[in-house]
Amino acid sequence: MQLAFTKMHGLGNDFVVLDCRQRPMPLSTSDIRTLGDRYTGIGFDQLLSIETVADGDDCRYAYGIWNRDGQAVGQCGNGVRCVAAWLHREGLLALHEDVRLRSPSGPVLVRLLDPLTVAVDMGEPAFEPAQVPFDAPHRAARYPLDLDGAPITIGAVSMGNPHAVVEVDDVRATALERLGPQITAHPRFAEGCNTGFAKVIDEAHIRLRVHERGSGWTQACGSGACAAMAVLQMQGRVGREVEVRLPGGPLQIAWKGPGHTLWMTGPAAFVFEGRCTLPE
Ligand SMILES: N[C@@H](CCC[C@H](N)C(=O)O)C(=O)O
Repeated sequence: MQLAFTKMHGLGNDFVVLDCRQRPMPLSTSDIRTLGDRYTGIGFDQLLSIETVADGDDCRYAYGIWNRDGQAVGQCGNGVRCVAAWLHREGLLALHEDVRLRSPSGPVLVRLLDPLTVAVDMGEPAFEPAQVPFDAPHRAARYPLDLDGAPITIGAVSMGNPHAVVEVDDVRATALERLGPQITAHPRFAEGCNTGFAKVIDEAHIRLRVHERGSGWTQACGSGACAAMAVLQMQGRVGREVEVRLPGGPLQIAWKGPGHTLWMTGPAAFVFEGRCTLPE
């Protein structure tokens, strides 16, 4: 099978983008794993498909998201900025136009500030444990989580995908290398989660590292940045406008609190156009 693709990234969170407007996404779970391998494939954190929507849909296009391990997921903050930049390059989305795109977890609104800078309305963070999903008797700002007998404190939220947020003193601490995968696969998160380790610098700045479900440690996680800001704001630790500093660079996140949607602004980048052949 011949496959044309665009390699893109958002702050180093990298993607293979497939134009699936004329045909359904052609790759199986095993194809995605093969292509996602950084040594023997193309290499990516997530695969993104750009798709048409049904007549009457109020979204202009739809996109699909798969982690490197082949699992289909609900949201990707860095990915949606790349989808918007790709649509603009194809002449399908104008600058400064508010356009809805259908993500697997529902519509998001995008606005290109310039060809490679995108503001996204990521919707309202969902804190009810059942929405995450996270096993807890009732909603709380902080939950104790048992890790092999050593309790830690987390926040839990859905941004269309599940997130745990842990406040730490040092996002580079070596202990996190072990904790990240353990929390991501913790049985209280029925679908796994993306685990963000956040250092509050001051009320307008956070440092963040994310261990992503299905992709491991990434240079940046857009939905993770939104999740960290939302959880820390609910805990009274940050204000309404926060710069989230990830290993790959900063994202601007704005949220007026419950009852409001959350906005993320950041860059998208094109890397190269490619073509590959997959064994039949
Ligand atoms: N890198 C993404 C998140 C991708 C999906 C995530 N790994 C999941 O399993 O939910 C982002 O920028 O948000």
